[in-house]
Amino acid sequence: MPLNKEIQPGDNDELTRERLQATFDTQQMAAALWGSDLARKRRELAKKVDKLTVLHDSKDMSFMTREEKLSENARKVVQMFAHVADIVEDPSDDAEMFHLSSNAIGHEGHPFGVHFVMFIPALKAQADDEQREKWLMPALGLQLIGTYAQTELGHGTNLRALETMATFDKATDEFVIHTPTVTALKWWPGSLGKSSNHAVVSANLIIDGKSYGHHNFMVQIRDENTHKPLKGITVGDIGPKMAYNASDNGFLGFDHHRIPRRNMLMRHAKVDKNGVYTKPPHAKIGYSAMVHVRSVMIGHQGMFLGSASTIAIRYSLVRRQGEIKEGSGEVKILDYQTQQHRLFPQLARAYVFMFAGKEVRELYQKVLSDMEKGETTLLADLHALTSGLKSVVTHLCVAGMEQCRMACGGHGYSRASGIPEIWGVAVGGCTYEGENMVMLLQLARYLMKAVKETKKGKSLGRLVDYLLLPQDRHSLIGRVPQGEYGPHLAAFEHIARRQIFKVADELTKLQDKGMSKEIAWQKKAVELQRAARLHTRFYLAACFHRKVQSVVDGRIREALADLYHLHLNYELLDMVNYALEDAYLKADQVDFIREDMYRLLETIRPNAISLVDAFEFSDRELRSVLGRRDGHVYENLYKWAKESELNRADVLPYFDKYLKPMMLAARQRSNI
Ligand SMILES: CCCCCCCCCCCC(=O)SCCNC(=O)CCNC(=O)[C@H](O)C(C)(C)COP(=O)(O)OP(=O)(O)OC[C@H]1O[C@@H](n2cnc3c(N)ncnc32)[C@H](O)[C@@H]1OP(=O)(O)O
Ligand SMILES: Cc1cc2nc3c(=O)[nH]c(=O)nc-3n(C[C@H](O)[C@H](O)[C@H](O)COP(=O)(O)OP(=O)(O)OC[C@H]3O[C@@H](n4cnc5c(N)ncnc54)[C@H](O)[C@@H]3O)c2cc1C
Repeated sequence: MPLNKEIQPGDNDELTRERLQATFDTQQMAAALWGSDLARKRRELAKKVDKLTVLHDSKDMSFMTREEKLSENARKVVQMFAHVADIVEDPSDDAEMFHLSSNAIGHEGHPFGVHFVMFIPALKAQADDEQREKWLMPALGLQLIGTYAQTELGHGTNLRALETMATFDKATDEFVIHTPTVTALKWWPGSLGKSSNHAVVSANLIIDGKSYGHHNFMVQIRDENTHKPLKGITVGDIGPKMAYNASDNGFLGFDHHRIPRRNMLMRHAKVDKNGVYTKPPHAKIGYSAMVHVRSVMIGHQGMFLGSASTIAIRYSLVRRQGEIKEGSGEVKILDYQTQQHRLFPQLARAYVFMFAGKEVRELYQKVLSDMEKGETTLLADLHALTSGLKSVVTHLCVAGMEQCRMACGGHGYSRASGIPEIWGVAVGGCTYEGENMVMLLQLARYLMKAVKETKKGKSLGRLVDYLLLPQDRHSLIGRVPQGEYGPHLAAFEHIARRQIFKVADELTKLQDKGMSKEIAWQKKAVELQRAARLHTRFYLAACFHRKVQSVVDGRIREALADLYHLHLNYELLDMVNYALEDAYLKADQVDFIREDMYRLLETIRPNAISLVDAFEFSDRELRSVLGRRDGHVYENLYKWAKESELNRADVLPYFDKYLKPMMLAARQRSNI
């Protein structure tokens, strides 16, 4: 019985031979990646979608206009919900629903893109019981389509500078929502441009001339039947983007638009009919929908990188180019060490990002249930963790996906590879839900507070306990790790701790010289974001370690450990300058790390296809000719190219209109 369960009759022989080399059972590895229950559900779900032709793409999205894409995905999303009860076991399970959406719709967006990911989480966390009854139930039942309208044309990061106003009118018991300037137009919200009829809108709460900062309000923006914008509302699409073009990100303006007082989300902050304001239990509780998405993004980004790795690794086992030994025939490009070095570290990252995604979701769920009871102690930890992970993971994902694209040579540049679209969607994650640099500085703020606590002999939280440990001066990394990678993980810890204390000391020195806290922060901002990155990379390595330790099956643990050890070596080399600066690592230790990394590339090579098969991404969700499970790449690339709209006729009108007259004229001139 082959251990790789992806083998099927009619597959490309190259891939079958590769799959037979697996040292582990791919379905068991899938269970380690997703959890056994979800892995099973994912397999069953993909089979059901395969049978339901109404959920299939009517043609390749690459050949569609934006309007066609929007219409096609609206059609499929409606069909998806119509059949949801037959396809998924638990429609309230985000992971199952995401898998369904990936299979049926893809990642380019659809009319409910923000509805489930932000609108509903905002209602769950911020609407009181009566408001939940009024909006959450209809939203879950798809009676309305919602979006989350926070960012404005002039401001996205600095939420305190948002200009949209919600002025309380005591006489009518209403808020007047108004866009005072062009820069106050809401700009970017997904599915706002053409699809949504409701929005959670962030606006400055003003009572009796006093501003209480921005709060969230439920605003109906379009008529539920005609879908026309309501009076006093201007709304539209912001135009094409790098990718994600089946999403109608939009603009929105209000001209003294009136909503009832009870449309302010009042689970935490409240305004009564006399205009008396009640503060929320935590100043940032209104930011919870953002924290939700940041927590979900980590695993999703891991899946994006996993998809790109799957495409590039499968293709690298089909593609032959050049000889290693003259006369012995062309080799599979994955046999080149440079190709392995390009791809396997991305695969390892995809694995650890998915593991980290699971951990962070568990913390999010805990914080959410605490918040229900008015308990907010862990909110700061969650904010710090998600801010760092969101930034580091998106950054490494897009860098890794670009390696995957380049590793596919020319065909990687074609949209047939599927990588450009996944990359374009993933790269948006560096910006949305908080621009990466800004979020790293949020984590840095937390780390600087942690240093202060450490100096008092206390820990700010579990995630920064390691700051209390003594610093080792020298690494114990040796020539042959022999399964003992403790010193490697200790090096991550050392590098993070040293940078965090170093920048904290530098800040203190500047302030001791009389510099203000804010200016000192600016002088050290680059070093601060470095500290945040290094802390997060240590967290990720430690998360990988926890995962490997938790696996019971020996074969799975061994294959995962190879990836983990590669990750340790590769990432350490990527940030080795920090360890050389203080002579924590010596030059010969760096060589040991390199040698071990090259050894691991060879160890992983025979398992490469099975490690990507274990993601169990279906062909339908990969939408990639290069990444096809059966490996039949070339004939399908040719078939795909023939679908190009440019091939609808041998001669297109522009030839007769422009090129032919020009050439004729040139010929006539040359005959004169
Ligand atoms: C799904 C995939 C598919 C994806 C499908 C695609 C869907 C795409 C959806 C994208 C949707 C969006 O982008 S929606 C829009 C997202 N927008 C953003 O993310 C905006 C980013 N900006 C922010 O979040 C904020 O402005 C900050 C955090 C940067 C700064 O806020 P601030 O209010 O000025 O606060 P600041 O002075 O810096 O900090 C004061 C104190 O508050 C704390 N603090 C700040 N935020 C939080 C928080 N959330 N929770 C706890 N605490 C917090 C700080 O640590 C600090 O603590 P102490 O140090 O005082 O203790
Ligand atoms: C695909 C996509 C989908 C989106 N969906 C939504 C949505 O559904 N709803 C919604 O409300 N918004 C949405 N947004 C908007 C998004 O949340 C913002 O674009 C994002 O928060 C960044 O804000 P900004 O555009 O103002 O960037 P800016 O803040 O203008 O960033 C520009 C540069 O300035 C730097 N910078 C800014 N402030 C600081 C600082 N304090 N310190 C150091 N550097 C700083 C940044 O690091 C960056 O380099 C979406 C955006 C995208 C790309």
